[in-house]
Amino acid sequence: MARAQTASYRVRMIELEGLTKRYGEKVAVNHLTFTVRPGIVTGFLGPNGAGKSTTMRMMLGLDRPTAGDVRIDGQHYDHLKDPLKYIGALLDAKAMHGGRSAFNHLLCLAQSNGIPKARVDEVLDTVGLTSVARKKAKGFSLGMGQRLGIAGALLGDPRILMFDEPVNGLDPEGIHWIRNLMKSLAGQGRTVFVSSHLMSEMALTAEHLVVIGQGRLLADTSMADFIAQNSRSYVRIRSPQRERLLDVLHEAGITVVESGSGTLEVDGAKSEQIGELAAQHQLVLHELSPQQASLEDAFMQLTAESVEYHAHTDAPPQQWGGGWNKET
Ligand SMILES: Nc1ncnc2c1ncn2[C@@H]1O[C@H](COP(=O)(O)OP(=O)(O)OP(=O)(O)O)[C@@H](O)[C@H]1O
Repeated sequence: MARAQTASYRVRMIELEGLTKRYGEKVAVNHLTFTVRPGIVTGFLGPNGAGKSTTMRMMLGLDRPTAGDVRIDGQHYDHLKDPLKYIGALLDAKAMHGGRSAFNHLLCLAQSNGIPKARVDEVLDTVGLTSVARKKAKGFSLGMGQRLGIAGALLGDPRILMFDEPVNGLDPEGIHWIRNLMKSLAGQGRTVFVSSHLMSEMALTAEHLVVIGQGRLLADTSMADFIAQNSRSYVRIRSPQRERLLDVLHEAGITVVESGSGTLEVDGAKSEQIGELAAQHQLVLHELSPQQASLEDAFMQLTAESVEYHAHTDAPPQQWGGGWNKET
């Protein structure tokens, strides 16, 4: 009984325990422990070379961990019968047999995983490739290849989905489509784990974030907490009665930073409080705006120390292209 309860509790989860991968001297993934939960989209972020793809490959049994463990639905990937029914993944959309048609590519996958043929037409329809189903995949654009990869991930109607850079090569309509697809898959109670370099896109899609740098776990937290903890939020104020407003704020014990062009910035007080104080003292405000940092700001702040490749941002334009460095 206890065993059955434990197993059902772990259904639809991806659990990493001390997951480590070394390539010679290089530690690509360093003792990662976290759990990806169902019902939400979890974003997987990290600078270039952080170890995201290596981690995802180990989740799918494509790379063997040097140490540690990863379990899908409480089991090792290798022990899953018909794995596409448990976990569907888009890793490298180009890694398919380009000589086959989209339909035949999916049919081969279906047949080797005990999935009915009718499902192939269903997923082709879902990803919008029905009209090119008989065309060879090698003639596909990057975006069409991504859609075919996503069709493969959906084929087994799995409870867990994993996408490595799914919006790569997609146009704005395609990006919008994949965003809604991921959200609706999570809304159905599935586990959705997705990596992306597009922070603005991730901010719109993911509710929870796992962030790694140089193979190590840097954050495992909700999107809102991640931004709040790794960035500054403040209220920006402009007033034609600036000096009087400064006095009022100081009297109320509110710390104010005077920024350029007459603007004031307040940390640690809400715009409502400032607005009410101004009203009580009949002060005119021309601006009262809460400033919330973006996911990109928070990500840059958190990962600044663990970025492996970076450009000289102060290099003049004529030196661009020669400014790439690898930190030692
Ligand atoms: N087969 C391999 N042999 C040696 N080193 C490898 C191998 N695969 C990955 N690495 C190294 O492991 C580190 C992590 O690589 P990985 O591709 O997992 O990072 P990533 O976060 O997916 O990067 P990106 O965002 O650039 O795709 C890198 O330093 C990479 O050079």
